[in-house]
Amino acid sequence: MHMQHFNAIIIGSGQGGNPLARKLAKAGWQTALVEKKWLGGTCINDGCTPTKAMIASARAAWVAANGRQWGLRVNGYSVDMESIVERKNRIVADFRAGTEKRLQVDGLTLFDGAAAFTGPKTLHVQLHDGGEATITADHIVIDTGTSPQVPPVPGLDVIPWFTSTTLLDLPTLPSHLLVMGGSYIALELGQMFRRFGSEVTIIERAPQLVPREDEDVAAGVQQIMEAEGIGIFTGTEVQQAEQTSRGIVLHIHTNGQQHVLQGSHVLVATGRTPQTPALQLDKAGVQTDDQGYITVNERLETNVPGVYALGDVKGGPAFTHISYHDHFIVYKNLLGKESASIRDRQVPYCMFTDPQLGRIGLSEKEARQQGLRYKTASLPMKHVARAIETSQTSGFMKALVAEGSGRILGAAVLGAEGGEIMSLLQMAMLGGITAQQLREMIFAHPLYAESLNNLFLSLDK
Ligand SMILES: Cc1cc2nc3c(=O)[nH]c(=O)nc-3n(C[C@H](O)[C@H](O)[C@H](O)COP(=O)(O)OP(=O)(O)OC[C@H]3O[C@@H](n4cnc5c(N)ncnc54)[C@H](O)[C@@H]3O)c2cc1C
Ligand SMILES: NC(=O)c1ccc[n+]([C@@H]2O[C@H](COP(=O)([O-])OP(=O)(O)OC[C@H]3O[C@@H](n4cnc5c(N)ncnc54)[C@H](O)[C@@H]3O)[C@@H](O)[C@H]2O)c1
Repeated sequence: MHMQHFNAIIIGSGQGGNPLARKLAKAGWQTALVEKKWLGGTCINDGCTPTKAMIASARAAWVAANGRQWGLRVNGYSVDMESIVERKNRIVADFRAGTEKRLQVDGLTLFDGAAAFTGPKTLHVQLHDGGEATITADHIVIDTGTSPQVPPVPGLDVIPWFTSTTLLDLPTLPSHLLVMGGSYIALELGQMFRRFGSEVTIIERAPQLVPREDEDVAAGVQQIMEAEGIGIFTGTEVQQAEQTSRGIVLHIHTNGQQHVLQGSHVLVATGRTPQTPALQLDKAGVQTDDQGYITVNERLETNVPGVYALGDVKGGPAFTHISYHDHFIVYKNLLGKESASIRDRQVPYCMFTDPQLGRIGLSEKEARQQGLRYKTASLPMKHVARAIETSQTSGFMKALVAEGSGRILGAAVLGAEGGEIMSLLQMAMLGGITAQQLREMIFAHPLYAESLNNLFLSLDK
């Protein structure tokens, strides 16, 4: 077998791997990028892009169904799943084609296949065309992401179930979708199918939805979901799954009691697992934690010199923008001009339910754990002029403000454009703009942004 040597190999065409491969090649490095499935990785193919595209269709359906609150009578509408899926596929295909184009750079060789280590700096690639390749490099960057994790529930192996990947291609609407899990994927997709017209029941094992968030945030999310007719069980264990002549049955244990839920489809949204087993990391001596995530330091170096990991596969916050930011760190460290680290970087995120949940910095839970002295500014969305004018008054925003300095420590914005409002607070945090400054800052009226005046005025109460 022919052996090829590169300056760098990137395994996985993820959100960090792609820009890194392109930049290294442009900097004159002989670079290889190995992808086993689709260029563009999870975000473009079965993550952010397709879900956000379909959520937009669900929002349109919801507006049609609820037109009365804006004084409209909509004379019937129907949800055409085939067209919705087709629209989503078109958008994904465009994004993927864009990625393919950006990866056509001199010095960058694409390998269409799955990579596995055979030594510290050597990989075997099983190519999709049936061929094989052995490639070596001075530097190897692992960006292999995660895949859906399926919990060991008895009976789950005999019923058909869906993941966030397979559910997005359903040509028909489930009559009753049972969702295992109550975090980002469960809530975004659960609400989406509810708006398309399915019955939806969400079953979360933890005592609250979005278990990482503060209780008031989780309660707000739950209220919004229930108002749309979504059934929610928290603190609930699925004990057994069964296929019956009338559909799928889940036996659950909740509040000390046994219940039976019946539905037509099951979505497993109970978290994701790193795609490391197939990499044969032991052949390279690369260490992982007990869940299989690759262990890295704050420069994203593994324990093996010259081997790096970025994106979801290294554990921690699993978001596209984090993987993308990781590539700056590795690039700067590889080119040796600057020492870059992920220490103290901001980790914003946004859950794309409607309304959104935008989050940055500390939650109250975390601030208390750290023993910080802070005040909480809060404002219900029903007191925001723009929200009232547009009939989008559910949710609330809150920000944690350090006593003394007035610096913002964190924020949660559960409301229309919650992600955008959160980003304003994120900028304020980065720039050291204080609560005192924000309550007098001039924002154009009537933007959601102007509500930041009132948010921080609430500290005086
Ligand atoms: C349904 C869903 C919705 C999401 N929505 C959002 C959102 O709105 N906002 C957000 O920020 N994040 C969202 N995410 C998370 C986001 O998609 C991920 O954080 C992001 O894609 C991680 O990128 P990555 O670089 O870690 O790798 P990935 O994008 O996961 O790419 C890894 C690539 O490596 C390839 N690979 C794996 N093993 C091998 C191997 N042995 N050889 C060769 N190739 C291999 C895989 O095929 C894959 O293409 C969502 C995720 C899901 C599942
Ligand atoms: N808008 C976004 O940024 C966005 C959207 C979707 C996904 N994502 C990313 O994708 C990743 C995966 O999302 P996710 O929602 O699948 O995972 P998650 O890890 O965030 O949540 C999994 C949920 O399932 C629950 N759970 C675990 N086992 C269970 C069981 N047996 N029965 C019932 N509930 C169980 C957990 O308590 C948890 O609430 C996230 O880490 C997130 O970063 C991001």
